[in-house]
Amino acid sequence: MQSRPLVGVIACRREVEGHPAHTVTDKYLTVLRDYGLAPVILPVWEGVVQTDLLRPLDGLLLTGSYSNVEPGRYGVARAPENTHDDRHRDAAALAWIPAALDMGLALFGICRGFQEINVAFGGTLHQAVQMVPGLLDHREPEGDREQRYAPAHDIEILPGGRLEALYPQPRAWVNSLHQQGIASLGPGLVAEAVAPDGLVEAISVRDAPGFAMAVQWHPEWRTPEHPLYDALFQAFAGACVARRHAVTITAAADA
Ligand SMILES: N[C@@H](CCC(=O)NCCCC(=O)O)C(=O)O
Repeated sequence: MQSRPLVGVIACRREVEGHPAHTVTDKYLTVLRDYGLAPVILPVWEGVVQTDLLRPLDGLLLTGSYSNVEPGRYGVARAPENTHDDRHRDAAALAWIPAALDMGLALFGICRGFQEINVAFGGTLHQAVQMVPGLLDHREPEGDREQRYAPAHDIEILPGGRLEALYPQPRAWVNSLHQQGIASLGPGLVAEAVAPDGLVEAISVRDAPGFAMAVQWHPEWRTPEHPLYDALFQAFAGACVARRHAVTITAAADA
């Protein structure tokens, strides 16, 4: 019987009860379980980035986080609004993204993960979108979790792209919990959706043969209740299953 595909989930470095810890919030793990995948938390160390951790995996999920990619990673000075780094996560994410693509893993970026993929491809970020003339305030709203993760703005799904292929509708409503956003799109990435102010909200990797997408919103939140969120996780899970099957077939042939 084929085992559930393994999906690596990048950790964030936080202090827990006075000790450095590697953490992932439950919703990223629960959604993978609910879509038939087996989540594996990947530790992050700035000085010891282990790409061999990816070898057993079928997919890689880059989660959201309240920390930001350090601005030096994309060649700009720090903005005063940018106060929360995670250099361990930066080092791991920016090494794992090309490695995962080279290995043919399914790659899914969410919020900070979306921004990491853009930076990994040479793109840059707005550090405080709300301070950019003409752009909206995309920051997390006040309230309880239901209010903070509620749909906040619509997106235009760009025609002819991979997102439209997954979800053939011209628009959708998404939540919005981010201060940073794409300023310049990395070469090799394709814009898949934009917010009403033109901010890119979804991207794909142009030359990736499989699932390699990222979104600025949080589709892990109440996924089955939102057809667009569900379509993304159905496609990601399907890509992970396909890779697991291919690896199993290859192993049997080589035996
Ligand atoms: N720090 C970045 C990304 C914001 C982000 O990921 N927010 C969600 C954090 C909590 C969660 O994982 O749901 C930015 O501010 O743009």
